[in-house]
Amino acid sequence: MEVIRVKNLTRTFRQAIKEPGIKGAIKHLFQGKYVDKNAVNNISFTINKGEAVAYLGKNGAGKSTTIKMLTGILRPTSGELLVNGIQPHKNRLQYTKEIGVVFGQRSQLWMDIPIYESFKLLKDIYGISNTVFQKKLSDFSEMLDLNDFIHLPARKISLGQRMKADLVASLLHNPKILYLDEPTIGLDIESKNKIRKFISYLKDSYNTTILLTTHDLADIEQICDRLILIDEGRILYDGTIKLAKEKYANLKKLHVTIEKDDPKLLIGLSKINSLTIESKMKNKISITFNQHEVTSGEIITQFIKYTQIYDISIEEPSIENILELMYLQ
Ligand SMILES: Nc1ncnc2c1ncn2[C@@H]1O[C@H](COP(=O)(O)OP(=O)(O)OP(=O)(O)O)[C@@H](O)[C@H]1O
Repeated sequence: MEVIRVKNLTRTFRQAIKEPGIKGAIKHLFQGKYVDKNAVNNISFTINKGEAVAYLGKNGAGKSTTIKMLTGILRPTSGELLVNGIQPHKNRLQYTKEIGVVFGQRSQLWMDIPIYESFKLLKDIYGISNTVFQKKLSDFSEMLDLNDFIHLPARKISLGQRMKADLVASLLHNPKILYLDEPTIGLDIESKNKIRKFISYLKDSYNTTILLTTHDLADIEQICDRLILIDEGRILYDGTIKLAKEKYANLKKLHVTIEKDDPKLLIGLSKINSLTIESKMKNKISITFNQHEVTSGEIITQFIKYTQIYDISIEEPSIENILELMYLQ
């Protein structure tokens, strides 16, 4: 079932063109020049209930602008935007009941009151019943170690705890859709893993629809099934991570430890199509090859003609490699 529909969505910002220095700033005051910049440029996609989608792009690609339009903070310049049948910027009161939002760089908690009191305020704002409120807290408590910090004010807790508290705050009213803008930014490995596990749990147990922006690519593999890649406001790729790997990740790496070095082996390997010897140190050889042109089996056969193999490992292309290739296309 479709929950988010974006069609030919565009958001333009008017940006000042200033010459450098104080002189330029003064000149701009009297004869200001402006240019229209399409931060989001005619994009279209749909997202179904329960999908977890990574919305990726370089700095300035247009991710936050899209999220701000989806959450109703920004009005689109043109195009259509419907979430659960609602136009976010037009029906904001009704819409906020449907969604949860976490901006990694900003908190929705009250800084000077205990986290628990912030939760209670949100309970009143959203009109959440006692039963639902208590159930949510007990559901999330263990996974997010809530008891460690729930009675402390937000300004006294760590960044990781703050992110956990913000996640809970965004979920108390049981939203069907969760927007996460860099939910693991600045966190240590342990906190990142806890947050990733928790988001996956929401997807699996509550069937929450998730749209996530991140620069930490490990978030994607652990949480998302699909990725949308944007660049300069336009969509470069929209599809599953699996398909992206099949389509873009042709190069695999093979690390082999052999019994003895044999010049004939290197000559044999160099004759294999698409194979490059990346490094060779004593009895360790690393090579890359195009998996559509040659199989790892064929390469291994070449090795065992000349020597014994002690150890072998195959490195799959990382999401980073894939994104780099997508930008080049
Ligand atoms: N309020 C604004 N006024 C003018 N230009 C803006 C405004 N907000 C964003 N932009 C411009 O729109 C473009 C897209 O910005 P956006 O913040 O959406 O990028 P992003 O993909 O979220 O980047 P990042 O990863 O750095 O957060 C940038 O060129 C930015 O300068």
